[in-house]
Amino acid sequence: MQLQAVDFNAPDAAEHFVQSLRETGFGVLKNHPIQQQQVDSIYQHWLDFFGSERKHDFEYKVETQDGYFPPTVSEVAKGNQVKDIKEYFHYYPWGQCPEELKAELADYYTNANQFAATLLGWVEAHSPADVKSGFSQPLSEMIRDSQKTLLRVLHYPPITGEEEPGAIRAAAHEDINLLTVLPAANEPGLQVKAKDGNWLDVPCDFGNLIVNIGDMLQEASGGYFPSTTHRVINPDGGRRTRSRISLPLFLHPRPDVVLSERHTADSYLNERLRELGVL
Ligand SMILES: O=C(O)CCC(=O)C(=O)O
Ligand SMILES: [Fe+2]
Repeated sequence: MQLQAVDFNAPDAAEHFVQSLRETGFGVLKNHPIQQQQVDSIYQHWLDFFGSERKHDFEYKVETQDGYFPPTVSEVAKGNQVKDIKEYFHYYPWGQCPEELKAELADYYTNANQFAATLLGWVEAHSPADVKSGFSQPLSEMIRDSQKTLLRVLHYPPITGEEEPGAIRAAAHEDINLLTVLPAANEPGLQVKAKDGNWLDVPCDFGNLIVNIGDMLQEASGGYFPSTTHRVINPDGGRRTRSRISLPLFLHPRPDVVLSERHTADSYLNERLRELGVL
C-alpha cells in the first residue's frame, strides 16, 4: 500500500482520489483550493493561544462539547488506557471562540466545508450503484447546514519526559464522522495502519491536504469505504522540543440523517462519545 498525492486539477483526480480512499481509507491532495497561507496563519495564532493562560477561560462545556479541552481531560482512544499527549479546542460557528481568533477560523470553516462538499460529491459519483443506493440522501446533502461539523485545533506540546509511560500524541483510533479534512500539520507524526498491519507515514509535505474516512461513512456505505486506523507518534531527537499543531475538520451529518438501518447520525455519535469518556 502506498499513499500518493493526487493532483486536484488533474482530469482524473476524482477517480484516483476515491480509489485511494477505498483502498487505504486515506486520500492525499495537492494543488487543492484550501489556502495554505490561511492555514499557516491559524497555526501561528493558535500556537500563541495554547501558550497563554487565557485558554482556561474557554474550558469546554460537557453538554455542547465546544471550547478548550486541557491535557488532563484529553481523549483516551477507544480500547486504550492512557491519555493522549495533546490539548485541543473545538470550534463550532455557534460555540465559544476567543474574539480575536474568530473571524479567521470562521472563514476557514466556511471554505473547508464548501470544499468538503465537493469531495463528498466525488465520493458519491465514484461509488458503485449498490453502495450509492444505500445512501439515504446525497452525501454532500447530509452535511448541509449541519451544526455538528467540528473544526478541531489540536496542539501537541513538546515532549518533556514526564509523560505517562506508553502515552503518545494520539493513540491509534478511527474517526467517528463521515470524512475528515486535514491540512498537513506543521510537524510530521501522522501514521496510517495498512492492511498488513504495518504503520505508514502519511505524506505531510507542506501544503498537502489529507482526507480520511470516518466510521459514519463506513456505516453508510455498508463497509465499502473503510474507516482506517491512524495515530500520531511522538517525535525523536531535536523535534521533541517542538510543538505540533493540526487542524482537522470532522464532517458530521445533521443529527436526524439516517446512516443505516441501525443508526441515525445522532445515535451513532452518542454511542461513540460515551466510549471516549467525554460525554
Ligand atoms: O493531528 C493529526 O495529524 C491527526 C489528528 C487526528 O487524527 C484526530 O484528531 O482525530
Ligand atoms: Fe483522527
